[in-house]
Amino acid sequence: MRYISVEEAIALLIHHTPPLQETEWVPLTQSSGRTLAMTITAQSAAPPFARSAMDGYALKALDTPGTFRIAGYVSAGEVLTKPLQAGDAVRIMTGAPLPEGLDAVIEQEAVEQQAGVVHVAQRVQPGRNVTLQGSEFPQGTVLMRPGQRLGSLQIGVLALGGYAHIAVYRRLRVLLVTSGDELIDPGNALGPGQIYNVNASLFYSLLHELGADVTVQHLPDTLDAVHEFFNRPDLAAYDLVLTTGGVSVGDKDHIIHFLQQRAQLLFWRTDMHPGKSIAAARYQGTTILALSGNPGAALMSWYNIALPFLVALLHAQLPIERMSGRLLQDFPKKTRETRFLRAKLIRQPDGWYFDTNLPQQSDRITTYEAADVLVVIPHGSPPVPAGTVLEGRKIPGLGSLHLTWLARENIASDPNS
Ligand SMILES: Nc1nc2c(c(=O)[nH]1)N[C@H]1C(S)=C(S)[C@@H](COP(=O)(O)OP(=O)(O)OC[C@H]3O[C@@H](n4cnc5c(N)ncnc54)[C@H](O)[C@@H]3O)O[C@H]1N2
Ligand code: MOO
Repeated sequence: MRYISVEEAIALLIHHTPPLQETEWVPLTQSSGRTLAMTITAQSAAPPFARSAMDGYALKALDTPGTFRIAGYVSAGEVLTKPLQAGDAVRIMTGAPLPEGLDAVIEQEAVEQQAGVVHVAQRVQPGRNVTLQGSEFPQGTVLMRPGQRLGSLQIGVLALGGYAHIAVYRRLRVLLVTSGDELIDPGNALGPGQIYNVNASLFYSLLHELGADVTVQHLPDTLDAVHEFFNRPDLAAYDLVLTTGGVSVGDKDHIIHFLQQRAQLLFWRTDMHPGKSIAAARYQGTTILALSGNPGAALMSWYNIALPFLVALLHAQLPIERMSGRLLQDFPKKTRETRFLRAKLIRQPDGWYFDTNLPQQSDRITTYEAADVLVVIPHGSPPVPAGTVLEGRKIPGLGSLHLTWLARENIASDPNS
């Protein structure tokens, strides 16, 4: 049986989950990590007037070389209104508006000044050391569109555009549920057979980076606990219930049994290894996404399915860069489901190579931190020899890649216009 593809899984999740509608106004400085919900047009040109880029003397380029009378003084924040005559120069500071009628600034190091005059020995080009009005952007320029993630650099651009408050989508509300009798919280001594609960911290942080409000709960591996959990009266208050564990074929995999029997199952298992153990369902007005307990498998499902899906709920798209490269080593196994290998990128004279010499097991997570790219081995492949050209995907947030998301192309509507 062929499991559904990663793309089909994302499409099903998006189809069954309403995207966020509510927006809120936040001060610009508190918008980091949020998602813009309005179109931003520049309220003024940047810069708003022609200004000096140097401390020196403003003059008319055509009059150079020559000796100029220093007829005035202007520093940043002032405007010189006094009329000037031919042969006048104005002492000007960096950032000050260029006085009317003048078209160049000569930096003070390049001239000689004495007793109210300045000697300019060289020919000065018009526009020298002048930053033109609107040279960064003219007034009214569309600077950003809904769906853009706001990081420090975007916040700087919005400040330049004149915005103090902006509309952002409300935070995603996510109920994160880990399951397993063997799990204890880090910070405690491990008892026999116990392991640390990695997924609670890992997925809390991943969701937090998406700007989500996250509530965390842990369930023991009992049927009663799973039923009691799904009987919570407040499930519809969450955009997503994200569970980990109990989604395979073991005797204690109660989560998947519950979803199969009581919920509207959207899919169970996908064409992705590791991470094939994943299910999704609609239940009591919310979407349940059940990831594997194995942290390495759950992370693969995160990058390939959960992250693109959640970003879509924010009216955004994940900028995944697809590239081609060659395998550095033989990959010795046959591949049933589409396989995603964590790899480092290596530049060689004949192009990019994928170094897959990292542990690839479903329980490993340290290798995600080390990886630059996920390499795709198509399903049904025989062993793949070194040198074979494959696709690599640079997924935002993987390894050292910067997490961001962007306005969707052809955005149809701005909720605030
Ligand atoms: N007979 C079969 N057995 C298994 C199959 C299969 O197809 N047939 N698939 C294997 C694959 S692949 C995976 S992945 C796992 C998926 O299992 P579950 O999603 O049901 O997860 P659990 O059984 O609850 O746990 C798996 C593994 O991960 C550890 N774990 C669980 N939660 C956490 C956590 N929060 N933090 C850290 N580690 C966690 C757990 O102790 C187990 O070692 O099934 C295979 N079996
Ligand atoms: O199903 Mo497991 O989730 O492939 O590693």
